[in-house]
Amino acid sequence: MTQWQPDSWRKLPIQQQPTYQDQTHLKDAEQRLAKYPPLVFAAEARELYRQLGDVAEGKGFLLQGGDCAESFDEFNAPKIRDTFKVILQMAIVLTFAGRCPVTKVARMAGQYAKPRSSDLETIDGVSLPSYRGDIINNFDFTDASRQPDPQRMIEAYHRSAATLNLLRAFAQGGLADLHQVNRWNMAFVENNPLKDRYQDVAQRIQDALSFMEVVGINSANNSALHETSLFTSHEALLLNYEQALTRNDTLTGKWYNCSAHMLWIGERTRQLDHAHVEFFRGIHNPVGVKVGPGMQEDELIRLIDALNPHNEAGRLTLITRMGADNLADKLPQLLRRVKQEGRKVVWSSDPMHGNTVKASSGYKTRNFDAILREIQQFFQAHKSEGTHAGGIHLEMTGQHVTECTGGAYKISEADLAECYQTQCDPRLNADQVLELAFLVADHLKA
Ligand SMILES: O=C[C@H](O)[C@H](O)COP(=O)(O)O
Ligand SMILES: C=C(OP(=O)(O)O)C(=O)O
Repeated sequence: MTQWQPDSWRKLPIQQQPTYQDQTHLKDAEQRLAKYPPLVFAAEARELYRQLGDVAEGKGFLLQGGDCAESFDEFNAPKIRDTFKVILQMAIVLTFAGRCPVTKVARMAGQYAKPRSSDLETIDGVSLPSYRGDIINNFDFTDASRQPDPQRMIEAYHRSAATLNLLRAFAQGGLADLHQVNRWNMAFVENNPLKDRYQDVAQRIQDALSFMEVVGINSANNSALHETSLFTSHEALLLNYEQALTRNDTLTGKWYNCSAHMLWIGERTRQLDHAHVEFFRGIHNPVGVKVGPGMQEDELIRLIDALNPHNEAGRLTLITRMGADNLADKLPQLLRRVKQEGRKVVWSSDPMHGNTVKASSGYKTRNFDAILREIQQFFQAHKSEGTHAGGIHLEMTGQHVTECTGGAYKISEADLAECYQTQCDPRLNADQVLELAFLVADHLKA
């Protein structure tokens, strides 16, 4: 194996990258980014590593979620706030039910690059380069918009910085107060058609908080009740950007990708001898890798060893995205083998990417029941194999969009057009995602 450098990935084959026409402009953008301040501090990434180490050992749960693709146009405070709120609402339910700490990781402040099934998109006989996320090109279906533009990396950096700034302010500045968070949950339950099913948990959380108040533990004297920590993550797909944000930590002398606390490799770019695995093996952040239904046991062990050669708990999260119809058939053998080989990983379930279908109207969608079924099977497989179902990874938003069908409000295929806003894949809306949290809570309790 050659010596790792932040740019050693450049010598290897790479998938899912844009072709920039203007190489001078690209170099210039990379050089500018490399001089900008890091977005996160390496010590924060180490704290997440530590927390994920606990999750790998069965002493915690990982909740990871946010937009499929963040959007430059939809970049505003209410949107950031609403996603922040639902992540916290979910976390309080899961913490209470599972009686274990929940580590919260947002798909935010950098989730701007998308792998695509096809290089071209064709509409009415016209073919243009596919939209690959706002860090690369523009969603509008015109030739000019779809050309990759390196300046977008600079814009993504600034938007990520502003998003992160607001998330930190919310987390430390009072919006994370547990009393407030559960009041939001009570309101959600009150208005939900399945109220009776969820009321009990929300009421019991309320009672626990009231009891603490009576015995003198309150937001004024206990920071745990009114502050939280929320980490950031994204798919590190565009390596030109990721390399520019990779810095040598002065405290430890190790390399960290300071574009986010946690980064993951997608299902389409996890080839062992390709650029993404090479880049990831040298950074010291906690990292994830998507695991689809085609993953073979031996291949998985080799991938684990490439990404986590010292077998450290917390370094590697395997994010399975099998599809509800495949999971029971594919996952148990992987769990068994990884356990047999003594590899320390966090197992997390992405129930979104294996369950995408096209509605007759042409919209890409996912059905709530299929999503729930994949999560249920994920828990079941771990129970049977004696391993820890360590987390969930969701494409979701705090907005009231209509992109996934089903849920208590019974969104139908005909409803999709009402508020379909995603730039790429369909997300669970605020109600659906909370409903899912209450249902997952039942499994955690068990
Ligand atoms: O989010 C994941 C991928 O980018 C997405 O599923 C690809 O979608 P496509 O099949 O429409 O390209
Ligand atoms: C592209 C994604 O997923 P996958 O790599 O699993 O398809 C994603 O999570 O945005």
